[in-house]
Amino acid sequence: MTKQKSLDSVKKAAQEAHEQASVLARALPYLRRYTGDTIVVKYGGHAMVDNGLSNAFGNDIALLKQVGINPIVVHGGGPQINAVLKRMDVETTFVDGLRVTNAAIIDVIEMVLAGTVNKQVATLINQAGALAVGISGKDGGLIEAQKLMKHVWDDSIKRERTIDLGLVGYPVRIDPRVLYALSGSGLIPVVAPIGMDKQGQTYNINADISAGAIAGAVRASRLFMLTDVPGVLDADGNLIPELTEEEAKEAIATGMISGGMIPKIETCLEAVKAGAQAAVIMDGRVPHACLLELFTEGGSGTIIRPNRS
Ligand SMILES: Nc1ncnc2c1ncn2[C@@H]1O[C@H](COP(=O)(O)OP(=O)(O)O)[C@@H](O)[C@H]1O
Ligand SMILES: CC(=O)N[C@@H](CCC(=O)OP(=O)(O)O)C(=O)O
Repeated sequence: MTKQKSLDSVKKAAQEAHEQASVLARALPYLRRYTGDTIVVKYGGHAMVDNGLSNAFGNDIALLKQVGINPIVVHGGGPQINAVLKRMDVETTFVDGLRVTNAAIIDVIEMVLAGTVNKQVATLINQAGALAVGISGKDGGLIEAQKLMKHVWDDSIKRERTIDLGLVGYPVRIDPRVLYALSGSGLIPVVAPIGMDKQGQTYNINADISAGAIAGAVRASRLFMLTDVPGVLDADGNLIPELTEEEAKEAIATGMISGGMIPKIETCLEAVKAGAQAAVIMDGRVPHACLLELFTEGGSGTIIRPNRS
């Protein structure tokens, strides 16, 4: 390594340490509010690959554990599955954001999510000095799933049609004991969104839906959805800092909220109904988004609560 190169890397490390220290200094007054709480963080496949911020993500999760909060990470991996299927020359299709999953590709999906991606995310956190353990929804009976039948509106016949998505499931029961066992032993659970039914059939489950069900079951104080927009935006593109259930439903009805944001918000509302205190949709492209949300007065993103406090 040349002298200049090593000086640059020292400067970079100093800059990173300075950033972390300044985030921490701002955080201190808020720490007590969340000590001992559980926070579920959904880390999407796009957030992992798009912005090169994965080290910051690992550092943030490790830091939360170090200050006495119990993070549970649920990750996606849609783009990573796409890349592997492409290399295998296998076409893949989606209906309303859900991947049609036939028996021929479920093994590949499980290998990518519960194998490669799960271990990558756990490694990011481990490299930041914490101890993460990668599991899938099959481990410890965490996610019991059932086959999902998708109902979509068909304009040509002017009525709803049921589409069979193959081995796509949804969580019918969460058994959080494995999460408590890990968290209680100082470890950080990292969950791949794969579930199983009572007969042992494996299902591919959308990561947002898995994170929402887990957040509700463990009565998380926050569910963080890291995505690629600053939060929920109004018709002029301004961030809406807070949404209640009623306001969210109205915004969906008027079309202000559309596309992938609809299932995300529906998942947040279900998590809040099931027992999570609040859900926050935030920008995973922003460094330290989770820390900013927890440890600053203004927070980041859009917070979704059952009622305005
Ligand atoms: N009102 C809105 N505010 C913000 N994003 C919205 C809104 N309505 C629709 N969207 C869309 O929702 C997308 C986020 O959903 P999605 O693409 O499924 O996220 P992810 O891949 O992170 O799960 C945004 O990129 C945006 O295109
Ligand atoms: C049923 C279904 O669509 N499952 C998703 C699971 C991964 C996921 O949700 O990943 P992201 O969060 O990165 O989109 C899939 O196969 O892509």
